[in-house]
Amino acid sequence: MMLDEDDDCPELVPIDTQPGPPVGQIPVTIITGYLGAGKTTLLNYILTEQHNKRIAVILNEFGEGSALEKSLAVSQAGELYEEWLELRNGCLCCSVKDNGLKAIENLMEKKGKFDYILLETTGLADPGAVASMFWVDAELGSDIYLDGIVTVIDAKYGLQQLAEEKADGLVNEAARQIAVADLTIINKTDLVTEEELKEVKDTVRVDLSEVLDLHSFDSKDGANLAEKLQLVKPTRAHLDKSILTVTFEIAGDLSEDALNAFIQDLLWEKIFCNKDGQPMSVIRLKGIVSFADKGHQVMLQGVHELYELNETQQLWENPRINRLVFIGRNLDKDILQEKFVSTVLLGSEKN
Ligand SMILES: Nc1nc2c(ncn2[C@@H]2O[C@H](COP(=O)(O)OP(=O)(O)OP(=O)(O)O)[C@@H](O)[C@H]2O)c(=O)[nH]1
Ligand SMILES: [Zn+2]
Repeated sequence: MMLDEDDDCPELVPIDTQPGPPVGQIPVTIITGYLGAGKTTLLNYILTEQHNKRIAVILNEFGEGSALEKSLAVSQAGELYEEWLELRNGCLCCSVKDNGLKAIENLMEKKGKFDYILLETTGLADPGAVASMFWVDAELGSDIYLDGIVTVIDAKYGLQQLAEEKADGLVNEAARQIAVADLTIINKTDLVTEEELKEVKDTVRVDLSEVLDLHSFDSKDGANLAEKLQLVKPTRAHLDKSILTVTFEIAGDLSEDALNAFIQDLLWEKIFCNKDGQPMSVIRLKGIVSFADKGHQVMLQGVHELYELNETQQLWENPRINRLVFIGRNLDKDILQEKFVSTVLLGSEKN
């Protein structure tokens, strides 16, 4: 992981102009970035480094993935997650304004105050909309203030995501996430050459300075933040509805070879089609899977055509239930699940 510190915004700073955080207020850091960029990895890193603070983590996962994401993150960070608050009500940008802050405040009433809140947005979120909620509420005397927006950029796929054309009226989420960032982190530098990395850096800088001209709003005081958010406020729909989430749960053990073949057919060969004959295209893949010869749960992680299977620390309890999440275009749950059950699942436990 590599910090790419923009010249004028070298670090996360409270938006308040007074030195130090506002007394009695709890900072929120929004962690954003496209699907699979490495947000949860960063979160786990922060939590692992951080030992004596009560940190609340809020996940806003796209679709039904949050339970899985939560278990993935917990298994990695162990005891460090003090509290969880899941906002399952669809898109955080749309739902948090009404119930998000209230939910946080209710949680604090019950559990006492947190020292810090980390909020991971979905890979398809417009963080500006999420951030503006905290800004608005600050005026209303909330306990919570926005400390900063951190955007994680995938060094390998970031450019591709930025270049993607969107249908009419849709914003490019990846560009918006970079535009509102106080700090951008270029991640997965191990997967690219120095040249490719330079291209990513240059593009990200261009995005900041030319496309949205955010340098005119560099000052960190609240008013300018408001202007900045105003500037990037979405005028129309902000979620790309062509991206679908499919999840399923299936009990039993899997064949490791067959699972690899299934994933490679899906991610590399792209041989699966939906009912309209359009090829399924997976951007993000996650799962917890069971192999007969392994007592521990195995985690599946995929981003575009890269994937990995890693044994976790988590021991299985019976029944072993495989959980899979697919995010992408032209996905069809019935077809994926049928294919999975008929080719990957072992023995008689098919359901
Ligand atoms: N090679 C490499 N892989 C990384 C790095 N950081 C994260 N990954 C991998 O990228 C995948 C996605 O990481 P996550 O942290 O789950 O990404 P995310 O942004 O939280 O994903 P979503 O919440 O699904 O959008 C995982 O397989 C990680 O192991 C890195 O620096 N290098
Ligand atoms: Zn995540």
